[in-house]
Amino acid sequence: MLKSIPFNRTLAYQKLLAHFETVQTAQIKDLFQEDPARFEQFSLRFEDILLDYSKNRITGETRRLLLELAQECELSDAIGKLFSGDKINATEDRAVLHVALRNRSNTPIDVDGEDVMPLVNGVLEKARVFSEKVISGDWKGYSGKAITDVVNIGIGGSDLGPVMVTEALKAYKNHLNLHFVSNVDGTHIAETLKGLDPETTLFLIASKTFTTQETMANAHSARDWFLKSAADESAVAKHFVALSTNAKEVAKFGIDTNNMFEFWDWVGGRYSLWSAIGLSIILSIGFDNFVQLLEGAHAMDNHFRETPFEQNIPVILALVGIWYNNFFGAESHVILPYDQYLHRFAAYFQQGDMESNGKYVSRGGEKVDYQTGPIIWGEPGTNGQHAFYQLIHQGTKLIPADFIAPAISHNPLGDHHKMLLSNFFAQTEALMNGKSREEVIAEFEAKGVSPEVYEPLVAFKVFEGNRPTNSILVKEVTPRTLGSLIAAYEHKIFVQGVIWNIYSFDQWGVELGKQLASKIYPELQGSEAVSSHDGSTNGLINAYKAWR
Ligand SMILES: O=P(O)(O)OC[C@H]1O[C@@H](O)[C@@H](O)[C@@H](O)[C@@H]1O
Repeated sequence: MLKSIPFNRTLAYQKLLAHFETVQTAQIKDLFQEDPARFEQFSLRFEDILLDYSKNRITGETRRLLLELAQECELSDAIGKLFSGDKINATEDRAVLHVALRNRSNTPIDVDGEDVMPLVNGVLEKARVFSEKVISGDWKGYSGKAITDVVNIGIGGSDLGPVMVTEALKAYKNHLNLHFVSNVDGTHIAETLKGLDPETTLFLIASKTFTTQETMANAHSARDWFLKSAADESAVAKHFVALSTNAKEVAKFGIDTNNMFEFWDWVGGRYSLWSAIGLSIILSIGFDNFVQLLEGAHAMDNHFRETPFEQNIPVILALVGIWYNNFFGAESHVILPYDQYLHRFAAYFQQGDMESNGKYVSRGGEKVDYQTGPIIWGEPGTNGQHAFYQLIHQGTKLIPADFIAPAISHNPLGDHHKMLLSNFFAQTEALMNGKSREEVIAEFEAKGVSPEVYEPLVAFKVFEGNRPTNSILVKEVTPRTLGSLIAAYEHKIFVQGVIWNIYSFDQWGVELGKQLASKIYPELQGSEAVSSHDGSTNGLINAYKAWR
């Protein structure tokens, strides 16, 4: 269990509040003038990853105090508990061991006195054998044909990770066509099944609980579609596998438990891509590449565990985030990958971060009186530049940003990558430096525009600058580097949760909507008007009934 340590009652927090008064107006560009070694002072390297956090509104003193905050919130103790299988997910009485899934050094990790590593390795081996058969074509469908298409049916953590990683590593993809169905909207499964051949399609039913409404509805529809051509229930065994913790429900659905790839309650849904939930990734890029992904994550786990906080990438990312969230009042954090393959990275960490740290109750069970998790959003660059960057540059809100880019492209087409990276470098520079009144006027004058014409326009063309950014430059998006990057963000979220004194690994906030939907569902059956809800909800339901 983690101790409850009220974040804003700590001594370090009080010191940071006082320190904030002295630095809140500091200009990042001036900090570079004052310290020619600022880049070296405020950047970190880990393997093929460079984190530059020098373009932030922080000084050496800010960092020192933030590190003090981490100490006072007993971060070292929390990290020790995470890795040793302590039940730090207290409200569900569970350990949090996604790190065991990628524990490539195989050191024993005990849960309730049992080493989980043999279980982890057993499922990995089963996935290796299965995936090799499917990829090679040895695994045959009911009519003797090899599999061509794989449909992963899952939602939330049983969808977002596999989608993000298979997209991010598309350059490593084999001949299998991957499809992902998540939404209970019938359109999603219907559109996916169009054009698929039941004889050559494999369905992965991915659900930790195997009770999630959306996934079960889509899985049943997929089976109905399949049985229309297979005509024999025994064919299901060749075309449906389950990725789950719940053997009982898997059997009830009609999937042979031999076709089940197991994981365990100590794997959180949003941290499950490393588990059997990653089977779609394995099928897409092959087992060896998946192992590379695990190796990369494991290397980052070791870095997180062993590196002094001052040089610790997840810890630094977390502390800088806290600085904006709790002292500058920033409400959101934007993730901007300059890599088309990473186009679902921000969406993935919307769940990772917001489901983990979107909590207002402290570990002590009280309502907190400070801000916790930020709103996470983002789109790939350069697309975002032509959409929402206006607000980041000239809006009234402070939006800390992570810019991510690979130095080497998998598709070195003409000058595309240089153009992409020139935008990546230019944006963080522009956000920091802005453009002064004098610079705007000088530009007008250079073009021979007269003061009567330019004067009314100057204010609109000025950029205040001083907008903070982190830059994460990686050598190339490889399975190993991606594994490290994902693990770094996971641990950043963990560190923030520890310091904000909340439980990052439960998700009670998703339950209420589910409960009410299951109450409303039967009310939608008949044609009679409903009156059991508030006026708005009754009005909406009755309008729906009149229209359908
Ligand atoms: O994997 P299953 O059990 O279907 O859950 C899918 C998703 O459900 C949601 O309600 C959340 O709880 C997520 O954390 C979870 O990833």
